[in-house]
This record gives sequence, structure tokens and C-alpha cells, in this order.
Amino acid sequence: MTGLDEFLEGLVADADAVCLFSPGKSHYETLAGDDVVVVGPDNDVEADAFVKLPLEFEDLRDRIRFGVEGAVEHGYVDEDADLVCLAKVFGEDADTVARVRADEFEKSGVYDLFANSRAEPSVIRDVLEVAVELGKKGQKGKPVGALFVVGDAGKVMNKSRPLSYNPFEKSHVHVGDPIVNVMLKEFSRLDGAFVISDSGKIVSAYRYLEPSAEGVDIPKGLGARHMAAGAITRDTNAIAIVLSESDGLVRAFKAGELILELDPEAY
Ligand SMILES: Nc1ncnc2c1ncn2[C@@H]1O[C@H](COP(=O)(O)OP(=O)(O)OP(=O)(O)O)[C@@H](O)[C@H]1O
Ligand SMILES: [Mn+2]
Repeated sequence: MTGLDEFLEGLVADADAVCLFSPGKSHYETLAGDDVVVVGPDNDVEADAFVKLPLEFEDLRDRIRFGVEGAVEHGYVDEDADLVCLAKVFGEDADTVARVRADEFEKSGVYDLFANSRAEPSVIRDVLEVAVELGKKGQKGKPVGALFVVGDAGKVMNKSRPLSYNPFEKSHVHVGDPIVNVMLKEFSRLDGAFVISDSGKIVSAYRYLEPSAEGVDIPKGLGARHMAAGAITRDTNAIAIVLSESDGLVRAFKAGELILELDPEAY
């Protein structure tokens, strides 16, 4: 229980719905009966309206965006709903309130990135995790960059060429497997991109992407790796996850757009 409890009823009174981020049982039960959407990695409280978080976005803005975009997509709330979001930022209990309209911010596409891509959400999450871990530790202490193209692998292979032998040529290995994560980290020392299938099979390492880069509008300061990542997601139905060697951030692209930016140090 936190000091928020005594204000809770007043806070939610005139809202259309309440989004509870990883609520404890008691908070959920206090508010049950209202229009409540639970957002979290697991549906511990067995809520009817539930949006699954693929990762605990450390940036509260990303977490709220994901939850709200997910709640709208599921049809739990209307696009112009007035929402109260309750989340925990510092402690084990809800300590932070945000009041937002579902259409208040520009749709970031972060929910869509996971839920509506060709690749399975768990595959996208696993690749993000590898990229974040690689970003945290680097390769033997040195910063390292990496590019993962996920989904629509056949088309991605057609729009790229090999820079070196493919260590995954005859193997049937998948992301998420601990051994594979070690391999991915090892092979990320060399140039080029990893190509990963919809179901998470690693199709190739060391691919040089040759998409037609017309009209890809990526932020200034990002170079060839990010340009290629953005462009391949416009040219195919893949998404791309990039770890930058120069600024250490992990970025995700879909349909040519930068959707998400994570700082590995925060995880
Ligand atoms: N088209 C491409 N396909 C695959 N890999 C590429 C491509 N272009 C560049 N790279 C890889 O990205 C590396 C870094 O290139 P560059 O510095 O221009 O990119 P960047 O976007 O600035 O990335 P970083 O932030 O990591 O420096 C290259 O050494 C190469 O390994
Ligand atoms: Mn660079």
C-alpha cells in the first residue's frame, strides 16, 4: 500500500477507464468494477481486459504508450477515451499516476511492432534482449554494433548478399536458446546483418543489405547501418533491430520508421 490509495477513488472517478500497470492483487480488487485494463508481463490478477507487455519498458513513456496503444487495439478503450494510468516506477507498489487521452500522443507503433509484425512477438522480444545484453556488455568490454533483420527472411535474403561464409548455413538454431545468444554475440564482431525468420530460426549472419533506400527518413547522425535497417523494413515485411556502436542505443525499425529507442544501460 502506498500513499496513493486514499486518492485513488477521486483520481479515477471521471475517467473512462483505468490502465493498471503490473498491479498487485489489492489494487486490482480496489478498482474492479470500473473499466480496468491490466497491462503487464503476466496476467497475475486474471483480468478480463489484459495487454501483455513483451518487456518492462524502463522508460515510463514507452510503457504507457505500449499499454494504451494495446488497449485501443484490443478494443478495451475507445480512441478518445480519458484514461488514468497507474504504474510503479520506484517501488513495488503503484506510485505514479498519468492522466492521458488515448489519442493524445501520436501513435508510436510500439504495440504494432510486437503484435502485428510477420515475426512472432516472442522472437522480436528475444532479439531485443540479445541486442540489449550485447549493448550492456559490449564485446570483450569494447562497444559493439549489430544489426538484426527479423521476419520475411526469404525476401531479405534476396535483397542482400553474403560478406563471408554463413556459420548458420546448415544449422537449425533459434533465438532465445542460450547457446545461440552466445553465438550471436560472437558473430556480431564481424560486419553485416543477421537474418532471422518469422519463427526465430537464424537463417544467416554476415549479410550485406542492399535495399532500395529511397525515401527512408531516419534521424540525423545515424549512418549506413541504421539507413540499411530502416530501408530493408520498407522494402520487405521484416522489422530491424540495431545496436549502435557509436551511441550504444538499441533501435527498432518497422516499415521504414524508427519505432523504439532503448538505452541498454537502463535494463
Ligand atoms: N547495408 C548494410 N548491410 C549490413 N551491414 C551494414 C550495412 N551498412 C553498414 N553496415 C555495417 O554497419 C557498420 C557501421 O557503419 P556506419 O558507422 O556507417 O553505421 P552507423 O549507422 O553509423 O552505425 P553505428 O552507430 O554502429 O556506427 C559497418 O561497418 C557495417 O558492418
Ligand atoms: Mn557510425
